[in-house]
Amino acid sequence: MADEKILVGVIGGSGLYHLDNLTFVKEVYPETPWGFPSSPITIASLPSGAQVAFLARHGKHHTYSPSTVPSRANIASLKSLGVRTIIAFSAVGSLREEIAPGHFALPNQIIDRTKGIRPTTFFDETNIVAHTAFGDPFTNKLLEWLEGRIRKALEDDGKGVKLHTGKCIVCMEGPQFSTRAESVMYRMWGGDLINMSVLPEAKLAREAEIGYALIATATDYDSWRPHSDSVTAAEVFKTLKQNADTSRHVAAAVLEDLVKETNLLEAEAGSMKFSIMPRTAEQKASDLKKLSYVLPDYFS
Ligand SMILES: CSC[C@H]1O[C@H](OP(=O)(O)O)[C@H](O)[C@@H]1O
Ligand SMILES: Nc1ncnc2[nH]cnc12
Repeated sequence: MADEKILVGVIGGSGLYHLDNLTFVKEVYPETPWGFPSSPITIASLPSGAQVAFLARHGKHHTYSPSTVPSRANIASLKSLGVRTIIAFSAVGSLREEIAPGHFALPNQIIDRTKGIRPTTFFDETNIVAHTAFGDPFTNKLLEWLEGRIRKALEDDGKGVKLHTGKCIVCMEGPQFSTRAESVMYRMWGGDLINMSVLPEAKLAREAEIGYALIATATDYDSWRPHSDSVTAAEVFKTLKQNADTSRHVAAAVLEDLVKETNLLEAEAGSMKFSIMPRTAEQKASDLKKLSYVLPDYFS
């Protein structure tokens, strides 16, 4: 069907550039008011026939660094397809001994260590102001729902991959990895995991009223362990392929149930209602048109 709504989106991170265990339907490449997404979006169908959208965060050939990922276009393009909930995958460093490379985690908090060089809001360059609630940066209902499903999927996979929940992820700017001093400091701050990608993605999903959860896949111990080498890209690459295979298995296992959870998919609907400051007479038709792309219920 040409304009069937796709309710669930999957964002793949480093190492996860396709979901080829699902059936390919077509590719779409929507131009948004914030430009084109990182790559064409693959529409794939599940065994039930329901369709999902897959987007490679860094592009299919990994051509966008974490600081240059066009996150606004990525989130806006998924919203334009009808996406109400995003499951995002990310390769992360572990800041805790018990989270070993190869383990998976569902973080519920974020510490922002990006450097203010990434556009973080759809409201920039408009004269409309919004202050979005972000105390709980992931969709808690979705995290609760995912926990049992992912545990079961990992068990069925039989590789002994462990799932950690309730963790705090530090999002650093990169592209260089942290120093040993920074890595130790993040542990003192309460960080459990570290990546370069969860922001502004999670903020923009919230602004677009899209549910969002991150499935963090650990690749390394970052640089806090005194008697181990500090993290290198080569270390990360060692676990990337196995983590990507497990991620595809987990995605296929949870998506079939998720597409049927109509209430859960709407968990963030209406969340921006009280975030937008009362309008002035200065609102411009061009701003309204731009914002209607991601928030059609408030701007038209
Ligand atoms: C390849 S190591 C650093 C790189 O990997 C992670 O990417 P993603 O979150 O998209 O899986 C991390 O955030 C960095 O961008
Ligand atoms: N140690 C690390 N720091 C930041 N991002 C990462 N992605 C994977 N490992 C990482």
